[in-house]
Amino acid sequence: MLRRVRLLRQVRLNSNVPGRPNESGDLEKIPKHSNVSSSGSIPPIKTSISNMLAKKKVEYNPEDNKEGVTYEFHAPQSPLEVRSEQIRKSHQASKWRKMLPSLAVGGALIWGFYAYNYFTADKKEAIPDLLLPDRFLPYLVSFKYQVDQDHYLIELTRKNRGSILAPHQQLFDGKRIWSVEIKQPEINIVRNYTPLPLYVAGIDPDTQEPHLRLVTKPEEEGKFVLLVKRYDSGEFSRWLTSRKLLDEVELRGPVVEYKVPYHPLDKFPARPQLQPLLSKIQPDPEYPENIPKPETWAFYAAGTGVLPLLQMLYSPNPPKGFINAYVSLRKESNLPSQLKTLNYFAEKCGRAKFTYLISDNGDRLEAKHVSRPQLPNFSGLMDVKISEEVYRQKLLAQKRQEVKNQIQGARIEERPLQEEDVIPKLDIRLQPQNAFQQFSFFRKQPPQVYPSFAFICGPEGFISYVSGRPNLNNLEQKDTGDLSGLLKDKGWTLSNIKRLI
Ligand SMILES: Cc1cc2nc3c(=O)[nH]c(=O)nc-3n(C[C@H](O)[C@H](O)[C@H](O)COP(=O)(O)OP(=O)(O)OC[C@H]3O[C@@H](n4cnc5c(N)ncnc54)[C@H](O)[C@@H]3O)c2cc1C
Repeated sequence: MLRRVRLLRQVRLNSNVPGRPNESGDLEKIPKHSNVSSSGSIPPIKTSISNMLAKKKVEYNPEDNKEGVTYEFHAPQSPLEVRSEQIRKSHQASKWRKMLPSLAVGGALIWGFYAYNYFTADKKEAIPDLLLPDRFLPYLVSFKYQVDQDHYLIELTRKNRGSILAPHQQLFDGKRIWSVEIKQPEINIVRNYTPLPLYVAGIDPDTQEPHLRLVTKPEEEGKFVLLVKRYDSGEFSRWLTSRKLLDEVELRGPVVEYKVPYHPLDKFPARPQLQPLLSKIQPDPEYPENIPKPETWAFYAAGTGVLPLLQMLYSPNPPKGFINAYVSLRKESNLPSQLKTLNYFAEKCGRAKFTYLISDNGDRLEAKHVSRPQLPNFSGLMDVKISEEVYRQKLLAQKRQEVKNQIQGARIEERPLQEEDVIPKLDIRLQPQNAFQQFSFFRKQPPQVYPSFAFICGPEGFISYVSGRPNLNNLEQKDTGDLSGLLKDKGWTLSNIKRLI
């Protein structure tokens, strides 16, 4: 129908039939200056122009498509949709570019935080070492206990120990005697103190006395205990003993005072460390008989001078030999009872013998306490050879005795039954469960040998009385002071003593 009307109009336009201008709305839009002839007839309009004129000049909007016209292809988008699509695409494309400012701000903040920490943090706290010989490191007073009138137990803990602890660091080793230097920052002086491999595991609620435990595991390192004597006229000891809980002190070390010389037994398993319970101390390993025996030492100490000996005895890898210790104290109370208990354990395992000489009771170290020296069991390779030869001779003698017994066997069988024949023999597989059993039932007696080396440690007056005045006034810091006193009288020489000052 619509097509027919259009065709008709087209026919009329193409023929020169004058049409009525008001009949069609389109024709009304012909401009006034159009070429209208004076006769009033309208000149014919080209088809293309009339088509253009006939076209509705309204923008197409799919929303207006109420008739539900469908398209073979997607319907064209509305301008609004086109714009929002453009915006969406531009958003997608610049996602990372959009995040860039936030990332830059975040990065700058993190950098700022680390830079601030780096420049403001105490560099010493970042050092992962427990001790350094050439640099003071911070420690905290983690416990303080007054033992008697002028003695204090002070536990020191490496600052930030939890975060810096390196498990491979082992400060304590019975093969050396060492001390730490503590700094008094106000007057800039240092003093040496002898750390003990102990830490405070708890506190008695009634007496406030600490329960001391031995440092036996790597994770317990970074803590140790000092026993400090306070001198009324001593600037440093007064300062140190007046430190409060969590006060910071600066330490340097370890300062090695003495290193135990090599012994062939060093190649064999270490002697087990002491334990807080006697029954827990492991028995000594069995050392081969053809190796020179470990050394026996004498230790003459006064006051806190006993601490180097205790450090060695309580450490892992304690000396394998036997130590005869003479400890001069002003009062019984000068040495905390828990240290005496550990010393008792060492005695019960056959590692040491302690003789306490209390001056308030009238005791004093005398010539009768000092034995004469003997040659060391090991002083060089020749000793190993001699020891092997001695062992060979011993085995030979045992064999000879066995053969002799076999020859005389008949006569032995005839003898009446003895008591030891009736008592059943111990199962040879029966091994001691701890060092105490090993020493009490298998060895019984400490070695009845003279010491081959002597240590002297204490105040100057004491050292002079026992062994003469030390002299370290030389480049090598070698003690060249003449030997005198009790040791000289018993035949000791400078080569087999060590004065710890
Ligand atoms: C290697 C080493 C390890 C040491 N370990 C310890 C330790 O573990 N515990 C400890 O308390 N001390 C220890 N000392 C001693 C310590 O270093 C100080 O010398 C002591 O604390 C006194 O220092 P001060 O500044 O308080 O006294 P100072 O001002 O040096 O002396 C004050 C007065 O005390 C007297 N005096 C100083 N030292 C002694 C002494 N040892 N015996 C007797 N009288 C003395 C002096 O003659 C003086 O009259 C050790 C010393 C050395 C060298």
